[in-house]
Formats: sequence, C-alpha cells, structure tokens
Amino acid sequence: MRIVGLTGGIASGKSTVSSMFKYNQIPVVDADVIARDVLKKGTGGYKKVVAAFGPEILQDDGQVDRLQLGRIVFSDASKRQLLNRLLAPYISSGIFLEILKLWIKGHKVIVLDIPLLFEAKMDKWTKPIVVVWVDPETQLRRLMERDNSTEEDARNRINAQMSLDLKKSRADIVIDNAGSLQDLQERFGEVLLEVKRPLTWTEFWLSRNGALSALLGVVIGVLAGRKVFSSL
Ligand SMILES: CC(C)(COP(=O)(O)OP(=O)(O)OC[C@H]1O[C@@H](n2cnc3c(N)ncnc32)[C@H](O)[C@@H]1O)[C@@H](O)C(=O)NCCC(=O)NCCS
Ligand SMILES: Nc1ncnc2c1ncn2[C@@H]1O[C@H](COP(=O)(O)OP(=O)(O)OP(=O)(O)O)[C@@H](O)[C@H]1O
Repeated sequence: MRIVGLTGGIASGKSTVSSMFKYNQIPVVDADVIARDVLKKGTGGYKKVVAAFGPEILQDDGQVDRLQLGRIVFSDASKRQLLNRLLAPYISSGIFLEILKLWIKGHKVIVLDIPLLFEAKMDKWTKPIVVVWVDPETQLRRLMERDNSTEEDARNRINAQMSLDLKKSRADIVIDNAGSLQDLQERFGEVLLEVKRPLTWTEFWLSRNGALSALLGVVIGVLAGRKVFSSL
C-alpha cells in the first residue's frame, strides 16, 4: 500500500486538493478530522486537555470551545507544545487505525492529509510527499476570508507552523495554489498521474527506512571510495 503525504500550510488548499483525490476514488485520511474526534467530550484526549488547561476552555454544553483553545495555543508556543504532546498519541493511533481499515479493505493508494506531516515526523511513512504551496499574502487573505478571522489571529496561526517555503523544499511534488481553482484543477490532473505511478524499488526503500538508506549510502560510498583508491 502506498501512503501519499498531503501537507502544506494552514489555508494553503489541502482540503481542496483532498476533495479532488476523493472525487477520483482515492480515499483520504484527514488528520484534522481525527484531531477533532479525539477532543470530543468524554474521550481520553478531552480529559487530559481539560485537566491541563482548566474548565475555562469549555462551553456551556461541556464541549471544548475550540475558538477559545485556539486563541490560547496559537499565541503561546509552550501551551501549543503542551496541547500537541497531550493529543499526539491519540491522533497518531487514530491515523494508524484509519490506515489499517483502508489496507484491510484492499486499497492500494491512500492519501494522508495532515498539516503537521513534517513537524510530527510522519513524513518518513509517506511517499510521495505532496506540498500545497501558496505565497504568504494569498495564504493570509484566504485564511481571514475562510475563518472570518482578524489579521492578528490569522498571523498567529500561520506563524505557529513550519514555514511553507521550508515544507516546499522537502516536497517530492509541489502544487502551487496561488492561482485560480481552474489552475489548481489542471495541476491536480498531473499530480494524480504521478501519484498513481508505481514506486521504483529505490523510492520504496528511501521512503520506508531512512536509517537503511543512510547505511546504503555509506556502503555505496565506501565501495566507490575503494574503487577510486584501488585505481590510483
Ligand atoms: C487548537 C484547536 C482546538 C483549534 O481548533 P480549530 O477548530 O479552530 O482549528 P482546526 O482544528 O480546524 O485546525 C485548523 C488548522 O490549524 C492548524 N493547526 C491545528 N493544530 C495545530 C498545531 N498544534 N500547530 C500548528 N498548526 C495547527 C492546521 O493547519 C489545521 O488545519 C485544534 O486545532 C487542535 O486541537 N489542535 C491540536 C491538534 C493538532 O495538532 N491538530 C492538527 C492535526 S495533526
Ligand atoms: N485556487 C484557489 N482559489 C481561490 N480560493 C481557493 C483556492 N484554493 C483554495 N481556496 C480557498 O482557500 C481556503 C483555504 O483552502 P482549504 O480549506 O482547502 O485549506 P487547507 O490547507 O485545508 O486549510 P487548513 O490547514 O486550515 O485545513 C478555502 O476557503 C478554499 O475554498
């Protein structure tokens, strides 16, 4: 089974690209949806978060007030790290379970849509890595429009993530989404072909095992070195 990593910055267009994969019968595991589930009232994640952040993050019905919790964690890096630490085990097991279900159903290609692919170090499990990129001005504008948020809130959210240019430099495939939806649709057509292409053995191993790749690199380096030296 191939797990395609779909990532990018907040409001760069991951969900829009996800819908295109789903429309083409490729199942998508959405980390944001799983992250929402593990914070629902009564779950293990909920109890840990309420114990750490206090009842002031709750609404009258006892559910977490996501807007309020978002304001807290997106303006304070240490609180954000605390929330990430508390939820990470629940989110990763949720992702694993969803992938397992799709594997049992016999799917050969699935997409993992996850904003924090690199930050959570899950990139080693996915190949190819598709990064949806936009320029900073477009990202800010789309985020403020979509969430009806202030510029300060939007900038805080953007700054809470690894820079989009850094993510772009670590991508196998970049989707530049600064243009229109029509442009995105056209680029997606090319990406779909690339994603469905069978992996070569080298790509397969490089994606699965960084340590093995490094070892292989050393072995090849040593052998090549010997050859060079023996010919001197
Ligand atoms: C802080 C919370 C309650 C805010 O909820 P809200 O409904 O306002 O936002 P939502 O969950 O829809 O996230 C929107 C976007 O924010 C960004 N984002 C979310 N969590 C984080 C984080 N911890 N660090 C950086 N960016 C994040 C992502 O790009 C995401 O797509 C929520 O985002 C949360 O529980 N985050 C921690 C869990 C997590 O890491 N989620 C990311 C999926 S791996
Ligand atoms: N090419 C485009 N042209 C115009 N609007 C777009 C384009 N691509 C996406 N959008 C809009 O930009 C907003 C952000 O897109 P989307 O929700 O897909 O981002 P995302 O990366 O999934 O965000 P998040 O990290 O918050 O989940 C949405 O309102 C979407 O409709």
